[in-house]
Amino acid sequence: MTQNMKKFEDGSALAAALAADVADTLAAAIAEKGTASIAVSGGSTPKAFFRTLSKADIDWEKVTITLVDERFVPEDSPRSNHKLVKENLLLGPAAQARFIPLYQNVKTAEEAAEIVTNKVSATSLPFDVVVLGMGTDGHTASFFPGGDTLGRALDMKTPAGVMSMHAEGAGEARLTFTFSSLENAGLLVLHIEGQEKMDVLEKALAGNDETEMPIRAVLSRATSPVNIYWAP
Ligand SMILES: O=C(O)[C@H](O)[C@@H](O)[C@H](O)[C@H](O)COP(=O)(O)O
Repeated sequence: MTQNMKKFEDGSALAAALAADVADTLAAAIAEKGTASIAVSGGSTPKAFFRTLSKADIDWEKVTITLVDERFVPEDSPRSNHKLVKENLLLGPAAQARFIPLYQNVKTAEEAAEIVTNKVSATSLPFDVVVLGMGTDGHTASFFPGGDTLGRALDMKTPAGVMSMHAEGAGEARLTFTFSSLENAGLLVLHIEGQEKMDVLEKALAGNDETEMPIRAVLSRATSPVNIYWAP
């Protein structure tokens, strides 16, 4: 319901501020309950943020890292979000964190979704931190316009966990946390860069059809305030 807009001069200023805010939230969660959890997005935008966060001086052994969503591809695929996180976030101090991949070496995304749901729900939910990205088609996580399970994925009554998603704009099959798994994060972030994405965000804020732009579900229905981090 609430959105806080944070604008930065450039991507590296944004990466530094976002990494500091995320590290503070994880440290506070560890101080309070002994562990912390974070779900991050893939795509090209988060690389600098990941690299900065990997150097944070927190007790990474107590942190569980997972992905908001993933392509149904093995870890060595150039399109794997796991590969991106491994190469940019699970470095230095952050290499001590526990990482839960969404991809599983099984035949279908549906089977993988079931396996991961059992692994994550008990230990990591609700997430202390969720960092979402947004595509220029208005998708976030793998909530794609036209996705075959979009209605269920966005339904608050659908339990927390991971679902499969097939959509024309998505390329391969996807695995995604459901809306109910993400909307109540301790720190809920939407990280976007560039004027084109600001225009997409403005369009999303101006309407309410979630099937056209699924990011609207987050902007209008998330229980937690949505902290929008933007740089040109
Ligand atoms: O690709 C992914 O892993 C995520 O599904 C997706 O939601 C991503 O965050 C946006 O597509 C933005 O991607 P860019 O950062 O590459 O623009």
